[in-house]
Amino acid sequence: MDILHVSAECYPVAKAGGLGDVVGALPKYMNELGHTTRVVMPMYRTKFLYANEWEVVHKANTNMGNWWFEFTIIKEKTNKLGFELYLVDVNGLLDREKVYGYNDDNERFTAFQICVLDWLNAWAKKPDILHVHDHHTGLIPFMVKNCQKYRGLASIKTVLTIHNAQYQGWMPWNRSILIPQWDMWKWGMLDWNNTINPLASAIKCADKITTVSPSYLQELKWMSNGLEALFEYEKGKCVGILNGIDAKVWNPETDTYLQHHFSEHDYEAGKAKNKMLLCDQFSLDYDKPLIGFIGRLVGEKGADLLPQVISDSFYFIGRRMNFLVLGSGFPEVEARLSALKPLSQSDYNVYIGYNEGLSHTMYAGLDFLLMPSRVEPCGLNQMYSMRYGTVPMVRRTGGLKDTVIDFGDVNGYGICYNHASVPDVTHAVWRAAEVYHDKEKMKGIRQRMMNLDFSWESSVKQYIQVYSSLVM
Ligand SMILES: Nc1ncnc2c1ncn2[C@@H]1O[C@H](COP(=O)(O)OP(=O)(O)O[C@H]2O[C@H](CO)[C@@H](O)[C@H](O)[C@H]2O)[C@@H](O)[C@H]1O
Repeated sequence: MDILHVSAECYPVAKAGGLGDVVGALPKYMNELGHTTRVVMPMYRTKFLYANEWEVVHKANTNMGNWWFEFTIIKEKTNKLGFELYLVDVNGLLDREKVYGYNDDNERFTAFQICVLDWLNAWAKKPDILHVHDHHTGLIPFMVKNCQKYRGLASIKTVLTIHNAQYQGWMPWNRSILIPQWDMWKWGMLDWNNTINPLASAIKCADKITTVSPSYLQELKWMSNGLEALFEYEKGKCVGILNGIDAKVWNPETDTYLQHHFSEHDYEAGKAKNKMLLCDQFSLDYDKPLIGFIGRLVGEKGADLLPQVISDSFYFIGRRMNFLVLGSGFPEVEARLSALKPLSQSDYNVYIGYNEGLSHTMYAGLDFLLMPSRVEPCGLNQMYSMRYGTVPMVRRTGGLKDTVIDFGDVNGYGICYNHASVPDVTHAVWRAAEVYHDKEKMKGIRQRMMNLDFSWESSVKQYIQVYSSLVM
């Protein structure tokens, strides 16, 4: 089968979160099964762009509303990522340093989608499947079915994967002129609550929808930022497929970001050395359990709970553990976490920002990884941490519920709690501090976790089944 993934992110080209990890891995594993999988994404000004060689494969003019512009499609010459990678260059609009966070993001991603479809119009061989990811590419299923200039693409089947339904790409109706001429009576396929809603539109128009875990699919029917009724209505074409992790990138034996490697057979010394590195760099106490958080500092991840959880843990449990936080997000949460720093007694530190290398060292060197998420469509961090022998402390929600079993249950290996609340998370911290000193128990937990299989192989087969149900 011939599949084209259209995405705003793809690791290692550009990554802001888990979407990048998934789009960087899934196509590679699909190709290993004999399919032809390509990725197209915007051309941002990233390190990867400057470090690799590119060839121009298409150049044309197009328009978005009454703005005419030139775009170029470039292809990475060597297919070094395990798939053909194409970037869309629109001068001044897409070629920025960050993936998101600009006032004109709606225009940027609409232009990106128009360029992709214009380019496909010109291709001799069309893909069997257009696989779009999240709201940034959510107008594509509508456009291939309803825009006059894309009539030739209407028979291509579309699949939407929802990594995060919180963000939907809302646009006021006066922006409808940005979409190439379309059949006006189909306006209902763009609309949700009197705005253009690209995610809702993709849910209505895509031939199949996948969510990144089975539990998240169920949760969306009662908690999806306003789309609950739509998920209930469209449930017949939805499937929950748990993400895998790229076991070639996330392998503690070969991880290029790690100074000290280890395996599931021999992890104690390796993990200890990585912990020592973190303790030296962040002035922490090696003898205490090291509990970390890695991620976007936003409400979905429960990051706003961290300052109070850390203070309460020290107050009620005692200064028996270290905390290390890596992340960026809401300025208020960043400020509160930074304000705790001067109160540290060599047991707390925070790194505000994005740092891929540090995240790998943390997965390897932490004893526990805290994930008090309010919403977690799948969550990759808990799977990375388990592969690296770090015990996940997760709220039972979405993909966290599907991947972590509490160590108190049969064959369990994590610490689980029901509520994203300060008392529940603080109680989990207490359990971590207690179990840490039970060396035999910790050993059993680590061995069980590190031998779990979260590789992409089985998930990829489920995606192929979804495609096959559409094209065969
Ligand atoms: N400051 C920082 N420095 C370095 N690395 C950082 C970082 N902040 C985050 N990361 C990294 O970004 C990734 C985040 O993965 P998540 O699964 O938590 O993603 P996210 O919520 O963005 O994605 C959404 O999509 C993914 C993929 O489908 C779902 O798993 C998830 O539940 C859903 O919310 C991990 O690789 C993590 O290490």
